[in-house]
Amino acid sequence: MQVGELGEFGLIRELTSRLPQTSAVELGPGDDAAVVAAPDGRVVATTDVLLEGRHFRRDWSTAYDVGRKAAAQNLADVAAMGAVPTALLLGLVVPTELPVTWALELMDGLRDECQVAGAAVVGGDVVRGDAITVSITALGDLQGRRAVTRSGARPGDKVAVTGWLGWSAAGFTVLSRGFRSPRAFVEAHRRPEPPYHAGPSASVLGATSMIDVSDGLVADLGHVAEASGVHIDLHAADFDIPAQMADIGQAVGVDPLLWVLSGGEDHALVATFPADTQLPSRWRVVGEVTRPASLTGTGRVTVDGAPWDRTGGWDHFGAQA
Ligand SMILES: Nc1ncnc2c1ncn2[C@@H]1O[C@H](COP(=O)(O)OP(=O)(O)O)[C@@H](O)[C@H]1O
Ligand SMILES: Cc1ncc(C[n+]2csc(CCOP(=O)(O)OP(=O)(O)O)c2C)c(N)n1
Ligand SMILES: [Mg+2]
Ligand SMILES: [Mg+2]
Ligand SMILES: [Mg+2]
Repeated sequence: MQVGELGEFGLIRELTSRLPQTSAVELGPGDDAAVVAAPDGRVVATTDVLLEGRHFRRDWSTAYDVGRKAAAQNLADVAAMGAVPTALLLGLVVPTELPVTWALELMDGLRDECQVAGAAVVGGDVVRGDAITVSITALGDLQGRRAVTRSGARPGDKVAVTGWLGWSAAGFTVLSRGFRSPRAFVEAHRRPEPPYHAGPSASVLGATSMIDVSDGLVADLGHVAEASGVHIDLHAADFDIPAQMADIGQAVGVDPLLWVLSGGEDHALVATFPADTQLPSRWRVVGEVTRPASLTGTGRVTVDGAPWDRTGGWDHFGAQA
């Protein structure tokens, strides 16, 4: 059956019937708005849009994968503020001939990724349109802590990452060249696994700044450097290139360091911490905040002291997009 045959309200009924009742949400889908608890009186709010052809392809990813990824991308932004994700809303644009099963599996993916992060789908909207568009809004709870922003990095801080780096980009390269394996990379591209719990825990550890890696590590740290008014230097040798990644890099003629430093969509978390912070082993120190940016220039990121000029990460209006 196609979504057009089911109709707007039939589709909404089917979509929402897939969601569990959760006690964390006072009022879920079905009314003019949901009611979500905000115990400390503040709400972290973020939104990201995924468009068919630009963020995902139906011949590369199942609807379930797209749901997992759409949720992950947004929930990672909540975690990157040091907050615990609480709720997610889905704005869904679909063509009338879309099979109903595609929409339902998308919802299953959203629901399951929310469950991983401790959040719930609490509402959304359905609109008919030409290209599938998945517009997500995610909310989170700072649990009384301050938000960890992009602007708090200070000279002398160490830079540390947790989560996968370069796996999604390697998968994207493989898929772009018409292959479906190695599985580990293709799966990483289809379904990123952001380290949600590390976000709030970085905040507790005293992180001075944090961001999730959506566009590429150097590009995203560039936002931190700019917002904080600092220079950041990364040490290439501190990035562990797994043998499997080195092998596939060799096979497709790409230096895997490019995937690690410029590849986005793994949604790893990168944070800065005061130099004397004792970090749990899940955090890998990969560089440091070297000095304040000059008063006139903007912040910048170097690798082993040199500018990283080998493709700059994902830009929706850049040459690669
Ligand atoms: N169309 C927009 N209107 C208002 N704010 C926007 C818009 N697009 C992006 N922003 C804001 O700019 C900042 C950077 O956006 P973006 O690069 O998409 O962040 P992220 O990679 O974390 O999703 C975010 O705070 C976002 O809310
Ligand atoms: C079909 C397809 N083409 C290209 C890409 C690569 N790609 C698309 S968006 C993106 C960056 C992350 O998405 P964005 O919308 O910039 O999210 P944000 O940075 O706002 O979190 C990348 C690497 C992809 N995932 N799928
Ligand atoms: Mg965004
Ligand atoms: Mg982000
Ligand atoms: Mg981006």
